[in-house]
Amino acid sequence: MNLIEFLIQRQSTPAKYLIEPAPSHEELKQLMAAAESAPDHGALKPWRFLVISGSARYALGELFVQALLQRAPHTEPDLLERERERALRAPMLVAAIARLDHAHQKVPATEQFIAAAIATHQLMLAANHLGYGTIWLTGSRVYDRQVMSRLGLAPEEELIGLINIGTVAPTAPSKQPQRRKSDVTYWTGE
Ligand SMILES: Cc1cc2nc3c(=O)[nH]c(=O)nc-3n(C[C@H](O)[C@H](O)[C@H](O)COP(=O)(O)O)c2cc1C
Repeated sequence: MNLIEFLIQRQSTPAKYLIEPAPSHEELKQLMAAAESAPDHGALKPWRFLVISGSARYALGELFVQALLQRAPHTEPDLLERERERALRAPMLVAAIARLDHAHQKVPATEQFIAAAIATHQLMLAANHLGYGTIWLTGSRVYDRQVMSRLGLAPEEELIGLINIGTVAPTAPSKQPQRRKSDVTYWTGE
């Protein structure tokens, strides 16, 4: 498959269809190298990644539960269990973190944010190329400052996604999603 076909056929895999094995240490290094070549105004590298796998996911699930209880103290037990389970579906979660310099003289924070998002997607594409399934997930737990703090993020850092990665289960649906066309027109200068 050539690169254009690979990009056109790219699709996310729902986290419940991501199973062991996750990328190896060597493969992770390749994913990080792929992220590093993202276009990056000012070469600020305004991103970093935090890998959560194995038993650390149980601690993450507990963190999700505690954060949800802070946000909504009367949450029903079944919803709390569902929240915990979000950390356990895929064998590996890569927390994508934007490190924004809001006072930068030349590069606006928005551009830094965009660079971080591109780097994250390059990591995902590299994982897909190695044969792994991925999905970018967020939700209120990702935007929760308590979760960010417990994951070790500094105040100027933002969690922009939890990239779920794993081997695609044989039961995963393989149907190509219907895509909406990009809106492209030509400006003629008139
Ligand atoms: C920044 C960002 C955040 C996302 N957050 C979620 C999410 O929390 N839940 C979800 O179901 N999909 C989320 N998505 C969408 C999925 O990652 C995925 O793109 C979507 O299910 C469509 O599948 P596709 O990538 O195969 O087109 C997010 C995508 C992006 C780029």
